Amino acid sequence: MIKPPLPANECVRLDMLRALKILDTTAEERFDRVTRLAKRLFEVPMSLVSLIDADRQWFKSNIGLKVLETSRDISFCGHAILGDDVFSIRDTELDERFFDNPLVKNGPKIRFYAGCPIKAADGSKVGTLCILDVKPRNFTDEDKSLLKDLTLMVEQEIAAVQLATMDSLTSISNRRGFEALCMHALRFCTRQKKPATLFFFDLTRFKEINDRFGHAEGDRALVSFSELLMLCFRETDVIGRIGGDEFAVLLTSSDKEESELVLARFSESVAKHNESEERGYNITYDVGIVEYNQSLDKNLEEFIDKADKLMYENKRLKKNEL
Ligand SMILES: Nc1nc2c(ncn2[C@@H]2O[C@H](COP(=O)(O)OP(=O)(O)OP(=O)(O)O)[C@@H](O)[C@H]2O)c(=O)[nH]1
Repeated sequence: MIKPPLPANECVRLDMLRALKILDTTAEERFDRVTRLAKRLFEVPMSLVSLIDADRQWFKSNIGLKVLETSRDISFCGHAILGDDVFSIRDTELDERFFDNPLVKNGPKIRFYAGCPIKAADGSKVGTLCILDVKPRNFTDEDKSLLKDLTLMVEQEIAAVQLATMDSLTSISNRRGFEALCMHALRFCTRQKKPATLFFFDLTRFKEINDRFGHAEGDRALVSFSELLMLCFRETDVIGRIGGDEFAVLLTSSDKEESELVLARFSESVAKHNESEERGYNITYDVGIVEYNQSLDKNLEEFIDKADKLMYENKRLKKNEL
């Protein structure tokens, strides 16, 4: 068996895949529709939307295969993302890269594979739409074109979600994306009986930055703030731009005490940023912190609103002190 080598742009590719925030999400009809279609059109028992993560391939849509993921080392799709065209193996038993692959030797005993790379907006190949069979088969040029067309449908679905849930200025989730990810994360915390804490940030006197230094500089401050959030919080925390100069972070598996330590670290990073940048103004913020209470916080909007109100109260107290 030959393990798939890493593509030259592996780091960028992984960043892009993670930015899509699609890994480990629930199955969705819009992707299952495409795999169902592929299965029917090609008359194969298995079809997948497979995403190639650092060490595994994870199936966003899975028709006919019993597992949710496999290691990347034994994946066919890891090979398929190396090229631009459809990658197909007529008979795996006759191919030196795959004849002794556990997916060939043991269940599901794959004999035929065809996978078309799925490209994200920047061209990174994040995974494949693939079809599999338990008997060898020929894959014609016409078949290739059809698989490419179906892959385009998957790419369009991925792009549509990104547009609808991503803030175009900062490239982090917008309110809609944030809420969708929060629901997912809170369900996980409830199931695992883990705490979760919400931070609601609002930049202080942000309007002044716009007024004194121009809108472009205001934009730059918003981007810097989002970058600082991304840097200080964990990859598993949910980060979003909720409105103009409002940001929110949901910390999963952290109670209020731990969260305050994270906030102290964040505050240091912002102070360092202000010192090093010397842009004629400082980025400052007010924040409201609320711990999730699964019996009280039934409604996500109200939970976010609670943190917003607390932030506003802190802002008011600070203003009164001045
Ligand atoms: N540059 C820029 N400004 C924006 C954007 N979206 C909203 N704003 C501005 O952000 C400002 C938000 O101001 P507020 O939060 O109301 O007030 P503030 O000046 O931050 O004052 P306090 O919140 O009371 O500390 C408004 O002037 C908006 O015009 C954006 O995408 N880019």
